[in-house]
Amino acid sequence: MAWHQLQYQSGFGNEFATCDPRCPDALPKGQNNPQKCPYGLYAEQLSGTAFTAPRESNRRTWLYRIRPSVCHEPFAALGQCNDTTIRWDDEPPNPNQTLWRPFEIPSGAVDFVSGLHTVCGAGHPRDRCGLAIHVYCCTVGMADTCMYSSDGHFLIVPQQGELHITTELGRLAAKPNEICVIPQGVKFAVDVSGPSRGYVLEVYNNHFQLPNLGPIGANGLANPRDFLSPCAWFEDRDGIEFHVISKFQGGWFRARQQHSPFDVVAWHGNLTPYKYDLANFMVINATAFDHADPSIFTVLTCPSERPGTAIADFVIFPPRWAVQEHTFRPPYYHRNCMSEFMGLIYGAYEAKEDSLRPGGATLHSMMTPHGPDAQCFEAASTEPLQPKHIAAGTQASRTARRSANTADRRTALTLWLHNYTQFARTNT
Ligand SMILES: O=C(O)Cc1cc(O)ccc1O
Ligand SMILES: [Fe+2]
Repeated sequence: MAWHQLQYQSGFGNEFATCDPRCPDALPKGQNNPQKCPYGLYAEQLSGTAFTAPRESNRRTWLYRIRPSVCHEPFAALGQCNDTTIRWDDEPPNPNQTLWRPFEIPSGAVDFVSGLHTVCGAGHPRDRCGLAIHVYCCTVGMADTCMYSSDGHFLIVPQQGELHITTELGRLAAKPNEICVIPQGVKFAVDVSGPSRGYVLEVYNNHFQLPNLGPIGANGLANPRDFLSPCAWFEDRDGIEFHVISKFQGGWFRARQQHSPFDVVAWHGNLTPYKYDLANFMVINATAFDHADPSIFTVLTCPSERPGTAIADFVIFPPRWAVQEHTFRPPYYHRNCMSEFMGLIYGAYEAKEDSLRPGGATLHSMMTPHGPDAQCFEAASTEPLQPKHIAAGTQASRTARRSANTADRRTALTLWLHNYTQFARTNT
């Protein structure tokens, strides 16, 4: 089936059950480990939480596959196969505001793994605590190669180019303005059809969750049914040389095997990759006065043990109307105990119209003062306060010159708030 016709299963964290229609009834009935599985498949559990994690947070999936995952040659270190790191102490701390110009997409053949490049991060996968922010810049697909991260969950934000992602649990297409999450351990291969770029947030502690809604009520922000998981899909390819790449404690390792790992014919469970279209975000915001904190735009959060304090929040600045009266509407000047990393998908960001570019990034580390640039401050302090549509590319002073297009549901900006002392690579 063509990538644009893929079918998905809807719902965040649901218990799904799916079977490739080419092998009906491949999913065992009434039990997980029959003495003999249908079609002679192998049963394999993928655990995403401790066996004993509370029921409401327990995540696992049962895979029914042509060959068990253990059939591979030993892993060997790959050396420096890309520009990722977890050695945060290699650069001296820098409390300054940091801005990266758009990360350059190479002209030669570079795939998703070799095009990964760490921008900042903190903590260590060994402690199961911390995060890393990477950028990917790639031009070609991963031919007969897949990867998985033993370290954390990958939240992938395409900025340029649609990604065709084959996973053990099926296939997902993710274009700019969509995001996808690949859980720790799930093997995946990324195919692209041209120069492609985006951001990756890798979290070591915990699964991503939907934020609690409190007084907002039972609906709003990112609605659970808009999260889409793949349907089972397999290929039966044997006698080939396939490479499985593992990111393990920040290092990269490779094992050969003679078959495709995308041989899962059926699966059931609640540990799955998923995607989400940011255009579906139901925006809640201030409608009388004052500027609401940007946490109101949280799509997903990775909670820490401390109530209300995330390891990382994934936040967007969605298209919306600004209607507040007697209010300075752009972001206020502030200092924050959380660090703020931003990527720009489309258009411009009102607080930094002339410096932050799509495919670039900013980092405002904990307690580093920041806020709107002088031009934004001047305009927003004096402009008549009409209702104004804020969309990617129609912001701030540009609004007057462009007509507001409310049908444009592209999200300009992503913000990752994280509760860490972090390191930023300014030499990249
Ligand atoms: O710094 C930024 O641009 C992000 C941000 C936006 C906002 O509306 C309020 C606080 C904040 O940190
Ligand atoms: Fe900020």
